[in-house]
Amino acid sequence: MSAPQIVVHRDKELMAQAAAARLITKIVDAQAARGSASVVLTGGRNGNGLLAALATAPARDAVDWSRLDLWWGDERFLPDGDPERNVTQAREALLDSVPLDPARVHPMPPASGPYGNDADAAAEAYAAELAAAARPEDHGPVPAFDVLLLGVGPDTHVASLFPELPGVRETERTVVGVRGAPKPPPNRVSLTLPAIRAAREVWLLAAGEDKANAVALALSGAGEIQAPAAGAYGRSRTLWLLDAAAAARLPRDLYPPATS
Ligand SMILES: O=C1O[C@H](COP(=O)(O)O)[C@@H](O)[C@H](O)[C@H]1O
Repeated sequence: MSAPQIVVHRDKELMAQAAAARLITKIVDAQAARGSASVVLTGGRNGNGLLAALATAPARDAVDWSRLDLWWGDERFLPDGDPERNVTQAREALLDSVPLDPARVHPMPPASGPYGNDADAAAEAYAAELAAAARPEDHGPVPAFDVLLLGVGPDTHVASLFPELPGVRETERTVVGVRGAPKPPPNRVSLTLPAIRAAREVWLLAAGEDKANAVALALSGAGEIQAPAAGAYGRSRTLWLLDAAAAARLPRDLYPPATS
């Protein structure tokens, strides 16, 4: 478990640009060290904001896009191509404009696919895909992702792990089907906290005043069942990337001044 580090930027645009620059460096370093890189994407405003910033970042061509594995932390369990699916939004923001290897892009199954409307079966299939990609040196049932991105909901949810729902209590499975999510759509598929914690680095993104209570709660010692974001950390680094509005209710001694 790595203790959270907090970086506060002036506003959400700067936060997205800085996170995109940081992600480019991380991917380039991982590709240099291990030949390829793996990133877990998140949906939501801040996840898509980061991807859009990456699409226009001057250094984006430093990445070898053909040697990048992309996974998802969660998905809204909707038909393929639905505009509300996280993968649809990621394709629009970035993925359609970079030369990825399609075999290395791993979206979660859609509700129109082989599992029909069965989110549990879709979750099981995604867990099997992750297990097949894990190497012995990963020491577990999912790859040791280089970076796992998470948006933070105003209720402290991360991926599709919502406070008090069964998904956040899962300790064995790596992927679960979610029913009755308080944020639409109710049916979802999500990595669990044990799968999230397999990542080398976990980056949590939050911008806007509607996130201020959630950020303060998660970083003030709340339990992960009540505040799932509190249970999201990486093996070697846990980074909270915030804008000033989202950091507004954090104790001032937790982070240095927002100068950039
Ligand atoms: O529905 C979802 O919401 C969360 C948070 O989204 P935001 O717009 O409040 O930042 C997101 O992280 C998750 O991937 C998505 O499915």
